[in-house]
Amino acid sequence: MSAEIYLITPQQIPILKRFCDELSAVLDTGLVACLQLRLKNVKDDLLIRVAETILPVCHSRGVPLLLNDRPDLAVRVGCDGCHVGQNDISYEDARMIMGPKAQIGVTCNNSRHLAMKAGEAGADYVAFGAFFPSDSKYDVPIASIDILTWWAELMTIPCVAIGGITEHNCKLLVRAGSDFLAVINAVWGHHGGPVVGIKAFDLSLKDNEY
Ligand SMILES: Cc1ncc(COP(=O)(O)OP(=O)(O)O)c(N)n1
Ligand SMILES: Cc1nc(C(=O)O)sc1CCOP(=O)(O)O
Ligand SMILES: [Mg+2]
Repeated sequence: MSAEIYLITPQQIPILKRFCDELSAVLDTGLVACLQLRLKNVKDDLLIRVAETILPVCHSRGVPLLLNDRPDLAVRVGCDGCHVGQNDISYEDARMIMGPKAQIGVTCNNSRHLAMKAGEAGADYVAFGAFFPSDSKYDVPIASIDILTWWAELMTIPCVAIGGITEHNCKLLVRAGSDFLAVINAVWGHHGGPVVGIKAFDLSLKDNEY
């Protein structure tokens, strides 16, 4: 069993140049499957500026960039896709805006129904969570790990696990069938810094004691 790391940007990006340097170092490890820019409660012009700045950092390393919540801005910037939740624009409208080639993922929390609906509609991945308490998002329902196994046994569409995932608890989710592990704080808040954080995940995932 294996899983890839789906990295989400930190809650705040106070100094964009410094963040790009950190992001470059993290992506240079080759351990990140894709990056999601998730910047909440900011004006469109700032979100566009940040997305336009980090896009070449990602693309020069072959890492797709997805934009959270806003398929309209994702298209404007040239992102590879977007992620939408249950309180955002619908998957169908996001697909209408981004077109058939975009990578579009949908938050499905702990719901088999939402996941089946998103999968049948054409989502490129479904996201389940939160599996553990998260320091990055508090108002989320807790998901049961067996939803990963149910999905993995039933569907071919990739599933992403999210919520409080660390180097210490990630193997449980991989063993259950998660294809991707979406993380924020375990990398950006790691005591050794984000490069040590991403390498710690890789070490844990490579450890064959599943
Ligand atoms: C990969 C992934 N999974 C879930 C989410 C959460 O999306 P959403 O429920 O829309 O909440 P916000 O992130 O918009 O606060 C996500 N962003 N990425
Ligand atoms: C953005 C997000 N969505 C969640 C969900 O359950 O849908 S949990 C979450 C935060 C994930 O950050 P961390 O890895 O720091 O816990
Ligand atoms: Mg959202």
